[in-house]
Amino acid sequence: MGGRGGGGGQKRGRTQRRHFRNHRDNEQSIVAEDEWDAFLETLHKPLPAAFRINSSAQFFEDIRSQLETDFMKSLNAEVADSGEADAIRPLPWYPDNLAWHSNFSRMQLRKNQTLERFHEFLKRENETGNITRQEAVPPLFLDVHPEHFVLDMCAAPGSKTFQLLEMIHQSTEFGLLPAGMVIANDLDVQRCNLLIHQTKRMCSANLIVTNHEAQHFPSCRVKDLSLVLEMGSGEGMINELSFDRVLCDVPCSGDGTLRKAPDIWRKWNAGMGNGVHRLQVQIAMRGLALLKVGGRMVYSTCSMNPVENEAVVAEVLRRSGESVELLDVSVELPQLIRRPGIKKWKLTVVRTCVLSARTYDSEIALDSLEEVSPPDGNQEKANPSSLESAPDNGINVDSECGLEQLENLAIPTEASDLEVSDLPLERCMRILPHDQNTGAFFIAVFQKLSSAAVEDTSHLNGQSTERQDELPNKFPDEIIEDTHMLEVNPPVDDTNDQQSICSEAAPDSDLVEKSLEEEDALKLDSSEICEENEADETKTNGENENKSEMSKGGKRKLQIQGRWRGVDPVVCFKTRPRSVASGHFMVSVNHFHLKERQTSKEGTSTKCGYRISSEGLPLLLPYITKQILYASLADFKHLLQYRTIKFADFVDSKFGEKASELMEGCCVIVLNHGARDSPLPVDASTVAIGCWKGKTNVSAMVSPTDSQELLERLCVHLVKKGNSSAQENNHCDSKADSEEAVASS
Ligand SMILES: C[S@@+](CC[C@H](N)C(=O)[O-])C[C@H]1O[C@@H](n2cnc3c(N)ncnc32)[C@H](O)[C@@H]1O
Repeated sequence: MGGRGGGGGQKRGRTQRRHFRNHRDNEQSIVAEDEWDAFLETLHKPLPAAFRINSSAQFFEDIRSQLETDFMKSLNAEVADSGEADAIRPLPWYPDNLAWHSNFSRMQLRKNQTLERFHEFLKRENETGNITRQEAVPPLFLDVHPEHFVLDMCAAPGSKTFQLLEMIHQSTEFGLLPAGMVIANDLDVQRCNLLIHQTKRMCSANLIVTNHEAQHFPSCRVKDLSLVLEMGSGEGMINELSFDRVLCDVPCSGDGTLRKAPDIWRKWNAGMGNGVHRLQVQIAMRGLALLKVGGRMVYSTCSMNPVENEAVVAEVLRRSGESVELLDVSVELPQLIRRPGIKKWKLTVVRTCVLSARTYDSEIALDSLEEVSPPDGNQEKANPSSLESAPDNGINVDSECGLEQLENLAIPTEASDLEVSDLPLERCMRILPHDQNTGAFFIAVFQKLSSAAVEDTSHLNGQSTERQDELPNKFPDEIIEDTHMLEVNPPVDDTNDQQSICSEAAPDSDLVEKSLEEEDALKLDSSEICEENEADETKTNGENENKSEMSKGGKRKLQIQGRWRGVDPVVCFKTRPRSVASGHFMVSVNHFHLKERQTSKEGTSTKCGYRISSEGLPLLLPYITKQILYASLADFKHLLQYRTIKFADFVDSKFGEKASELMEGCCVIVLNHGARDSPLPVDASTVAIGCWKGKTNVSAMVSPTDSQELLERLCVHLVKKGNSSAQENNHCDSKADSEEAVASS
C-alpha cells in the first residue's frame, strides 16, 4: 500500500528512509529502534476513515443509535469472514460514543458495493452537518464551555472550528444563543471561504471568521455588557477582549498526515520544520498574549518533528517565564494512547540547493539525491494539489517554486548539536500512528498564570523586522531560507494594509470612536454579508479550479491574504438575545455567520418578502407567531417528498384551506405528531421547515438532500420511539418513494 511499483518505488523507499532518518535516531527517541518497522508499516497504510457525530444536531442521539445498533451489526457481519477487526467501532477515548473509527478506507467505501448504504449514510449526514468526517483531539484538551470566547488562530479548513462550535452550543436552551463565541482566523482567504463553507453546516450565529496573520492578530475591544446592566448606564466600558481559550493549530511540515496524503512522502524534508519553527513560536506567543489569565491554550501540529513541537514549546516557555505553565493533562482522556514529549533532539542542518529542474539529472549525482525525487520524474511527478486534497498542515509544499521553474531542495547533511531541555516537556503529548491506528500529531496545553512576562510579538512585522538576536541560535542562515521557500508571510503591501488595521495592539481611541459612530450608519444586515459570501463561495469553487489550472502551469501563488470583501474594516454588530457578542470588533471580519433570512427573488412583489433559511429557523422559531401552520405527519411527509403541493391536494383538507389563507410568501410548517389542531410548544424536538406560500400551492424551501435526510431521520426516530401507528408506518414504508421523488427533483 502507499507505494507505486517499478524502479521509482524502490527509489522512493530509499527516499522515505532517508527523510525519516531523524525520526529513527535513537537519541531523538521519536520511535525506538525496535518499533521502527511497525511505525513505518503503519505509516504506509491508508488512514482508516474516522467521523464524529455533531452533538448539537437535533437528531444526534438517533444517529448514534443507528450506528450502534444497525450499522455496527451489519458491517461487522460483512467483515466477519475476512478476519478483519471490527468494521466500525466508537473511538474509546472520545466522550459519549460520538467519534467513530471505520476500518474501511475512503477508497474502499467508495468502491465496495456492499458498503454502499453506509457510504451513502456518511455522505448525507456529512452534507447536512450531522457528522464530520474527521475526529480531532486538540479541541478536547481545551475544556471549552458555552460561555467561553474562543480564538482559533489558524482555523481553515475548519474541522476543529466545527468541534469548538459544538462545544459552545452544548446544552444551550432552545432558541437562545450561547453566551460564548468562536473567532476563527486564517491567513489564507481562500481557505477562509472553505472554512465558512464547512462551518455553515453547523448553523451557528456564534462564529466570526477573520483573515489575519495569526502572529499579528489584532487586539479587539468589546463593550462590557455586564457593567451596562449593573450600572444601568447606556454606555458600557470598552475593554480589550481577551480569550478564555485559544487554539494554535499551526502550519507545519505535516509528516503526521502521511497516511492521508501519501504525496507528502515525496515532498517532506526536515528543513521544512526548521523553516516554520519561528512562525510557530510567534503564533503561540501572540496566542498567549491574547489569552485571559487563567485561560487555556492548546498548541498542536500534525508533525512528528521536534523542531516544530517540543522546540517551539521550549522557546515559548523560555520567553514567557513564570507567567505560563505547561499543563500536565495525563488524567484527561485516559484512553487516548499518547507518548510523553521528548526532551532532546537534534537539529538537522539543511543545505539548500537551487537548481533548474531541466538540469536536475546532469547536475547532481543520483546517489547523493536519494532523498529527493526528481521534479520531472515520470511516476513521481507532482499532481496539482487542490484545497480539497491538500493536507491540512497549512503549507502547500509544492506551490511556491513551480516545477517548470526552480526547485528548492533541502538536503539533510548532518545533525548539529544535540539540544537538551530541562523543561517539563514530558507533559507534551505525541500521538503516533501505530499506537491506535491514527495519524500522527502533537499537542501541548498551556495555562496562563499571569500577564506579566508574556512577550507579545504582534508589533513585529514577520521575520523581516524580527531581531536576529531573538532567534534560537541553532538556526543558521541556510535554514532560514526555507521560510522564504514556504512563503508563509503575506506580500509586503498586504501586510502594510493589515498593519493599519492590526496596529491597534496599543489602544487607538480614534478607531474606537469611529466604530461607535459608524455603528448606526452601517446598519449591518447579516443577509447582505451572507449574500456576498455566497458569491465568494461560488467563486471559491471556480477559484479552486483556476488554482489547480494555475498550479499545472507552475505559476500559482500561495497564501494570499485577500483584500476585504466583507465589511471593511470596522464591524459593529448589535446585541442579540442573551448574546454577549455585541461588541465592536476591529478586525477584518470575513463572515457574520448565521444566515437567518434571505431576500427572495419574489420578495419585491410579496408582503412577506423574505424567506427563512434552514440555518436560521431553529433560532427564530420560538418567536414566530404568524405565517406558521401545523401539519400532520402525512402532509409534512408529502411536502418533503414532492416539494410543492397544491392547497387542494393536502391529505388534511383543513390544513390546505389554512395554507391558502396565509399571506403570500415565506411561511413555516411545523410537524404536528399528534395531529392536534392547536399550536405546539416549541422546543428542541420540534421539527419544522421553511416554506413558500404561492398563489395555488405551498413549496418546501429545503434542499433535496435535507428533505431526504429529514425523512430518514423521522423514520428512524419514530421506529425508535416504538410509534407504530398506521399513518407513521406508512411514512417509513414510503421512504423508497420519497428517495425517488427527491432524486427526480
Ligand atoms: C494545520 S492548518 C489548520 C487546520 C485547522 N485547524 C483544522 O482543523 O481544520 C494550518 C492553517 O494555518 C494557516 N496559516 C498559515 N500561516 C498562517 C499565519 N501566519 N496566520 C494564520 N494562519 C496561517 C494555513 O492557511 C492553514 O489553513
